Amino acid sequence: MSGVMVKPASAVEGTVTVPGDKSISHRAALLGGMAEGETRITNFLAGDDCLSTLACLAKLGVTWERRGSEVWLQGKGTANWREPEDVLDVGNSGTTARLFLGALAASPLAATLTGDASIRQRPMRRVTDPLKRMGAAIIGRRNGDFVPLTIRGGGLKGYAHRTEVASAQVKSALLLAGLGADGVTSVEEPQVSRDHTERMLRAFGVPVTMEGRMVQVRGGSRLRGQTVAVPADISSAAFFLVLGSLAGRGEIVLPEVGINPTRTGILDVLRRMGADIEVLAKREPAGEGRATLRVRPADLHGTEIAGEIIPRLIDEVPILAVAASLAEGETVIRDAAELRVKETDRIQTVADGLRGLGADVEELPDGLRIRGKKRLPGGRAKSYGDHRLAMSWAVAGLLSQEGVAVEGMEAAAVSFPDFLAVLDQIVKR
Ligand SMILES: O=C(O)C1=C[C@@H](OP(=O)(O)O)[C@@H](O)[C@H](O)C1
Ligand SMILES: C=C(OP(=O)(O)O)C(=O)O
Repeated sequence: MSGVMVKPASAVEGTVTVPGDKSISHRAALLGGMAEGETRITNFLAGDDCLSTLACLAKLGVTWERRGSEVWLQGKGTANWREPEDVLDVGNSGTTARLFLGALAASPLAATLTGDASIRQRPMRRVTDPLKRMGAAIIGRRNGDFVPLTIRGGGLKGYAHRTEVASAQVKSALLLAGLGADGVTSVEEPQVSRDHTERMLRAFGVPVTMEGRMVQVRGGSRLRGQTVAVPADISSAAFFLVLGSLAGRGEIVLPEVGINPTRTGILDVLRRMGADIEVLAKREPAGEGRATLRVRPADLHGTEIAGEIIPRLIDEVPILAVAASLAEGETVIRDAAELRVKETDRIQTVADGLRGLGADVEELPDGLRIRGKKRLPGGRAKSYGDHRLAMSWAVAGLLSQEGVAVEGMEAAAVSFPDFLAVLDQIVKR
């Protein structure tokens, strides 16, 4: 396999409109499909994962239309979902798998979910065990831990859940199930995870109580169709924040990026490492805040990343590891064992990939220890089908001495279909 050769950049310059937020796009489509009335979504992420969510809705009888990044859904309420005639294919998307399990738990239909080779190895008992406690019938391999999984919901009872991991997918699934349960359902997490579901449920007319690490809904609330304007994805912007910091020359401007505080750990850490990132034109329309980010070159130094901040930057660890490999001194990332159950085992794949490019990286049980260098020689790196790795290796190539041949670059389509074309517009060689 030859891969896509990403050659070193001498400067970067320009404005980059990164696509819509993946988490918010999934939720807008799913809540729109659960609601009564029309939902209109603007700046919907037309990446593979969110398209899987739309395809699953179609199999449940929800009608929708998409033109580019605009989506219209004609919701008739979950009570009118149709029993799917075929398996629901979630593709590569953990968010689709877990959120649909929650939504389906509240409905008396039988449905079977499956997905690609990666998703068939990702843990689902974190969702299926608590859903069973509420009364859902679920069967699948290893006691319901892996898809393919079959669920028949309905007749649920509210439950006070305490989760072992801070996971917005688990929290969201249990809240969506709670909407169709008898009584009150609450979820308490060890640390606060992204709160897009809570914010969007409120926008769709559902009362949600949020108190610290605890969220609560009452069964029986109906969702009313809404207009949702999706901000640009800070997880996609992250690649350009690191590139703009380390490319040495030029500045990158990223308009309308979502700055929900449960997602901005990347800004806190990069700034702590010495990055020059400005947050401009901040505005907070109902729901989700957004701002223009401007990044200029800076000398980065190592830092420690652990504890409460981890859920606020969990998907940015691969690109932060690239930044750390080029920062002065040592960076230690801990409390991030969750990375082992993402699209790939991101502790292992990031460590192996970076070492292959000449970086000094040590794998820890729950993170990474990285000793930075002035420059990485470059070489060859595999995505293993993981979008965040593919894009991290492309950025590493731009910042390397000899370039990086990225095997499996096409995985970027999961969250950022035009990634290479956008890079081409701002990179000077
Ligand atoms: O709820 C979401 O949209 C997501 C939550 C996170 O996963 P976990 O819930 O497993 O932490 C994150 O890694 C994923 O990319 C998207
Ligand atoms: C972990 C991710 O997504 P998901 O869990 O939805 O597959 C991700 O996008 O990095």
